[in-house]
Amino acid sequence: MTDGDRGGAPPDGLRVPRDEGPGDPFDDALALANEGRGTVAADAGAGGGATGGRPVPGGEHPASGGDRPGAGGDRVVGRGERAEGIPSGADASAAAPRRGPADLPWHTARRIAARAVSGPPGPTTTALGEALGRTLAEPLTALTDLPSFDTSAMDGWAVSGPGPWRLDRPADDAATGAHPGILAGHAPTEALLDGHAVPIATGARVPAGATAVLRREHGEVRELAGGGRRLYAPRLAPPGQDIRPRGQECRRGDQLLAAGVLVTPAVLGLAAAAGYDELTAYPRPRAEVLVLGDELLDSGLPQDGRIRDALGPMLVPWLHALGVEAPAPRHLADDADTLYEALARSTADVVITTGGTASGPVDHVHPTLRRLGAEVLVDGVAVRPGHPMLLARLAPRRHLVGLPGNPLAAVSGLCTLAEPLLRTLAARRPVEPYRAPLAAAVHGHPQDVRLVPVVYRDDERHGLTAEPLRFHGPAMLRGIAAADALAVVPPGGADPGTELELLELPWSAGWAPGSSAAGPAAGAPYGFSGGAE
Ligand SMILES: Nc1nc2c(c(=O)[nH]1)N[C@H]1C(S)=C(S)[C@@H](COP(=O)(O)OP(=O)(O)OC[C@H]3O[C@@H](n4cnc5c(N)ncnc54)[C@H](O)[C@@H]3O)O[C@H]1N2
Ligand code: MOO
Repeated sequence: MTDGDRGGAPPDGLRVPRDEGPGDPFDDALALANEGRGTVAADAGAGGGATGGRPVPGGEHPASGGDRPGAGGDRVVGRGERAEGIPSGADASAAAPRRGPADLPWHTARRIAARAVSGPPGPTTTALGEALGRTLAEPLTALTDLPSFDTSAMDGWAVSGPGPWRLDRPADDAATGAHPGILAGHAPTEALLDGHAVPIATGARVPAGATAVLRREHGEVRELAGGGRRLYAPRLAPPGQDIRPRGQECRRGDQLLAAGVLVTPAVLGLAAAAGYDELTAYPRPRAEVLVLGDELLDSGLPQDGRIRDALGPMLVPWLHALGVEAPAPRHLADDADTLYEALARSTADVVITTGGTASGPVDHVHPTLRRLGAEVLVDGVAVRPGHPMLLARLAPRRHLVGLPGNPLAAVSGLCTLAEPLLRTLAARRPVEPYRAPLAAAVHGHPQDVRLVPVVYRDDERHGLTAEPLRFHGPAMLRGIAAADALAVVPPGGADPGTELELLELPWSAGWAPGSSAAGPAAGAPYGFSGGAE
């Protein structure tokens, strides 16, 4: 199935229940996405666009069956969009405010985002250091035995047979006058004779004939009257003691890690140890952040009704933490043509816009998507904050995630739509939902999921719990900045002790930082130097 296939409109007349059944296929989810509020572009244009196929302020939405042309593959547009030809902003007063019940269920929206692309682009082979944060496209197979030779695990003496031992001096030490013995990195030495010992360092090759390594602190060297030295041990040195035999960890050709594993710092270390100079992995997705809003300042204190841009400084490093390449954010004026140009020219896999998703006079995202002929996959999600978030396909493998301007609403959109899409693009496995009981009650929205910042607490009486934080309003970042995770609070709220799904934040979850290749300096927004909130 191609990406284009996946994005087509649902078969005509398909109706799916709102709750999530097991195995709910993508098409069903997409049908749900468009049920009752999507209409095709041509239809919207002909019908005036103001109300066709989208919810109206009173809460009802027009019946979806009658006004929808039947052919599958029609481009679906979301509610609140204007028909082609109507200037952006011209019908702002008639634009429908966002309403909860028509929004997609939160889990469904995440699934649509995850499946908006069929998979990652083809893998590439890069130098080891460039692979951090990428996903292995091939199994990591040992290119050598590990260890690749019998290795001393301790500083001391390699001994042969039961003691006491006559102490040898390795041939290559003779010239130096020092007696360090066999050091790590040395070429093989001559075989050790039965009843002999030779000094050896941790990591050095154990000579042929050695039966054990005796730790330095366990042996005593005595000078013999007739010259020479003898090594005594108060205890036995059983065969194999403190020798790491060749191939103990793996044999050449053993599979060390499966394809699909995230390249973490530890994976880089293992790959290097196993002989790799390069790794074949899926490329990092490339994102571009467009910050919309004439009211935004990129430095200094808020003044004259203008406020600091909180999203540019937050989103780019957040994307880096998700293993995504993203240059410094671009700040665009509230102008429809500017946004159109930026979207039309962008070559990023995912363009992330902030602001302009609602129905205000300068909210240009929806009209611009229509102008571009984009296919809207998600247009509003039943989640608070952030419900006006959207996902659109600009081209078969290029998408736009529209984040609402309120900063915590933007975080919600990032976690709900951008993260699953980027995860698929990066070939990262979905994370198993993590759950913990709530330490305190959380109020719920009547219909929508709420995402509430929480910190983990661990005490003897309650074990690990998630404690909800204050300052979780849509415009506030004070809670999320202190949080370990976002709790997924079901409609109606949750009592203390209720186990809730938790979305871990990329710096507290298993995401590897992905910024090294992108260059943190390049992504440093505006030379950002401190928090304004
Ligand atoms: N008539 C209605 N109005 C609004 C509705 C609605 O249902 N009906 N929904 C509200 C909700 S919920 C949200 S969220 C916002 C979404 O608005 P936009 O995505 O269009 O964003 P803006 O209007 O541009 O900005 C909203 C708010 O956020 C501030 N903002 C924007 N960008 C930034 C930034 N980079 N850093 C900090 N703050 C930012 C902006 O100044 C506004 O205060 O719509 C509601 N309206
Ligand atoms: O999405 Mo809005 O208020 O829920 O921030």
